[in-house]
Amino acid sequence: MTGAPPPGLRLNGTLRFGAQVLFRDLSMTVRPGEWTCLLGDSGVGKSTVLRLLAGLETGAALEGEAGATDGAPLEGRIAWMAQSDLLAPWLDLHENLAMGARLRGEPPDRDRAAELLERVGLGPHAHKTPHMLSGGMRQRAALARALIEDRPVALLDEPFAALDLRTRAAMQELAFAELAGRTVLHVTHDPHEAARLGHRILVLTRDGLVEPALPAGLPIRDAAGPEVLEAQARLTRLLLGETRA
Ligand SMILES: Nc1ncnc2c1ncn2[C@@H]1O[C@H](COP(=O)(O)OP(=O)(O)OP(=O)(O)O)[C@@H](O)[C@H]1O
Repeated sequence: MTGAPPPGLRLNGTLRFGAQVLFRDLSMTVRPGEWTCLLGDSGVGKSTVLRLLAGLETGAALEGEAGATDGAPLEGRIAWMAQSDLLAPWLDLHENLAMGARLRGEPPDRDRAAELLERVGLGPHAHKTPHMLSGGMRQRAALARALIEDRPVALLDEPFAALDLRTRAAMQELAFAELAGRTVLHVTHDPHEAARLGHRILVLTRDGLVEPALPAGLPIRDAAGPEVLEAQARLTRLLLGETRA
């Protein structure tokens, strides 16, 4: 990453879909250069938060503000990975990774695309189109496409959800290394993943944000270590509504 330090993120306010209030007086900050995991029940509004921060259409009305803490627009500073892979079905993986540069009128970095496809385990599949791949392979291609953008902010919506346990651990390690020093907001349903990756863990509830205690040690933490497994258990109880943060 070159240039200015990554910005933090903030989202303050009340969000409505028509007459329905999705959240009221939410106050959320994401610290610059950290990996923040966002957990919460399905439908509570996690993807909407990411879309608001990315400046994407949500169909909702925000009475408040969403953006970077340095006050500058986030446009052009975000790598975005949606829940669905959003790969272009008519392009092979290599061309899918080149697409961002092409849309900006820049020459694609073919060596970097090849390197990233190799690192996500798709080197031998670089010239296949998405329909020839499994869901987990497409998700890894989407991760490579987010990483090639080389942006100071990454918004990741369940980026590892389709992966088996071993591949998931490896992709967590790859993404954590590639995005080191950047501002990452990562939506996940997996308490183990949050315990492993988070410099900070936030839980979005109908009543606002909860910030549970972190496991000991700095991320990325040992996937099978006691700190992660204990934090996974605590977070699981919290998400089941059995405890408070
Ligand atoms: N355009 C829209 N119009 C009305 N309601 C919407 C719209 N988009 C989303 N919602 C509602 O807003 C709520 C939050 O949706 P969102 O996708 O942000 O949830 P989520 O926490 O990311 O869920 P999941 O974990 O299932 O992905 C849901 O109840 C959804 O039905």
